[in-house]
Amino acid sequence: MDSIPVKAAAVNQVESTDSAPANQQVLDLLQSIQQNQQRLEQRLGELERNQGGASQSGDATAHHDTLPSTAHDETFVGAIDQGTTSSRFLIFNKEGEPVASHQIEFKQIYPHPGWHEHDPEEIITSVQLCMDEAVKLFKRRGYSRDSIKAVGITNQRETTVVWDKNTGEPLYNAIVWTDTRSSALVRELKTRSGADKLQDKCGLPLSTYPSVSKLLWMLENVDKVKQAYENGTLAFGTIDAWLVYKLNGGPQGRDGGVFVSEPTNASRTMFMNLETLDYDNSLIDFFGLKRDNIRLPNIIRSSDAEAYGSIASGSLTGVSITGCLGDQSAALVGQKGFTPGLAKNTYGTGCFLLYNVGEKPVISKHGLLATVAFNFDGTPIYALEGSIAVAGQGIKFLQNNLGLISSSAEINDLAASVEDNGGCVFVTAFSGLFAPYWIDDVRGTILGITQYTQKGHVARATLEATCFQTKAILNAMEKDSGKALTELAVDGGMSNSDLCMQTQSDLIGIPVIRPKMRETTALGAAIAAGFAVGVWKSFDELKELNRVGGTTFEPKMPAEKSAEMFERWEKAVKTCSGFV
Ligand SMILES: Nc1ncnc2c1ncn2[C@@H]1O[C@H](COP(=O)(O)OP(=O)(O)O)[C@@H](O)[C@H]1O
Ligand SMILES: O=P(O)(O)OC[C@H](O)CO
Repeated sequence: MDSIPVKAAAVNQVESTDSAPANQQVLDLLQSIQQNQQRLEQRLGELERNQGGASQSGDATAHHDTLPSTAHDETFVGAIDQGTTSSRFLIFNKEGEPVASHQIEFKQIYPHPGWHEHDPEEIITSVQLCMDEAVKLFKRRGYSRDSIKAVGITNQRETTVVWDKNTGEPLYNAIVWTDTRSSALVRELKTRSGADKLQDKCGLPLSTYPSVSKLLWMLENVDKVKQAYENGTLAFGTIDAWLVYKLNGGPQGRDGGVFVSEPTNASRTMFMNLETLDYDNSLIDFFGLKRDNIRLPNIIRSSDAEAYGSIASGSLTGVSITGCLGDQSAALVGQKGFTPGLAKNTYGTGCFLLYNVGEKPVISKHGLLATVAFNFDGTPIYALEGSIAVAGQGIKFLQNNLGLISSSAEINDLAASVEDNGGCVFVTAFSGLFAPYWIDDVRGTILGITQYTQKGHVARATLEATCFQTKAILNAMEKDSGKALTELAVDGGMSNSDLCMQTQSDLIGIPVIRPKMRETTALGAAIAAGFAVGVWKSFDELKELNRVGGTTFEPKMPAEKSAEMFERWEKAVKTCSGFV
């Protein structure tokens, strides 16, 4: 794909030659290069359309530019997708096709076992670079930057950033949602009076996962943060709030800085009341925080033409940010899960199943979370959520820590090199186990290893771990909702593995449906932004987006066999619980 910029550079070089006899040769050469380039672009467009659009393979820093299938005078919406392992920017046309994009993986910081951080400044620079590079490609396709009507944001949730409200300077690295350093603190919080009532108000159980315990840890352990809290200069936000603030120019932004969040992100802090969609003083009091000492972003709608401000620098200067959704809610929107009973499962760094429950939150009795799906027009829609901490992260572990594969895409073939897991079960509990188990005293454990065990068995067990947890979540969801799902829509980097998706279908016994264009999270952000500026006006209009060309995986394994495998998994979970 990089051949196009290289060719363009070559054209420029040839054009600068000025000797007369060489001119005809130069023109011929130029013409032939241009013809080649057109052929290449056409082929590239075909290839990417066959693969289902931009960024299907996941891993590397890359740009993707698909030939547009539509006229050059239409409107477009940009989407920032700030995930756990990479940042991306995609530009969508009205048909929901990405016509240009750029993706950058950024640094994962693991200072101690169980700690996981991101550099907040690197998050911003990676996003800005993605926007600039994608816009360059967009323009090279002959489009005008002015046809990008708005930008939406979607982001990893819970990851916590603190900064000085006057200078905009981060006061510590962002603590990532997977981080477990606050586990002792969480154990203490669980003993406080009222701990058992928290979930009814905010939808989340006490664990290291939501933002609050990360903030409390910083207040106890980082002098700069303590100081800012005492001085009343401490700004706290999830990644959405940090991005909006910085993209608007930080403290130089409108009214001294645009400082907003929206319910799908704010609900992941444990400070937001699910019914009022506002901060709840009883929650803030429970955590022993003084409301006046901490600046929290205003919670606004997920789609809003004004309140998110506009981009202050770079190639999209002046373009309004008009929509924002946490990545899992964005994927539900991108999969068009607008009505109660629809669900999706996104296999990214972690894996998250969201099930639309309509206009009233459902507080789970079986280990699931209640969360906000979206709030576009003042009527919030809620979801039941099953969160799995480790999905693609397990694949990255095999690649980066064990060197069993050299890219994530290789896991599929390695796992397919063996017939089954050979007796191995990998409880990928790097951050404890999330839904529906919520066990924090367990860590990653491979059980059942013998002399027979090969790399392929470990690869297979890694994929199966996410599929087993999805099965456990579906069981819980059925108990909470009283309904069984009849099919499961999937997306995210790990859903690229056919073997993984087939295994998933086998284990849950229903069809698994993977769309052709798998950048559904970014599409959801574009939809939120597009609604605010009238690019799309109703859910009905979105029906046809990304509808054809997907893959359906039907269950093939006998039910007794899959039940037996799941039983072994549950036994493995019990066996390694209590280890820490
Ligand atoms: N072809 C593939 N097969 C299996 N897993 C993949 C593949 N490509 C990417 N992944 C996994 O998907 C994850 C990234 O997915 P993505 O949806 O981009 O997540 P995030 O938003 O968390 O960064 C990585 O952890 C990676 O290991
Ligand atoms: O990076 P992802 O796509 O696994 O998503 C992270 C989640 O938002 C964490 O809750």
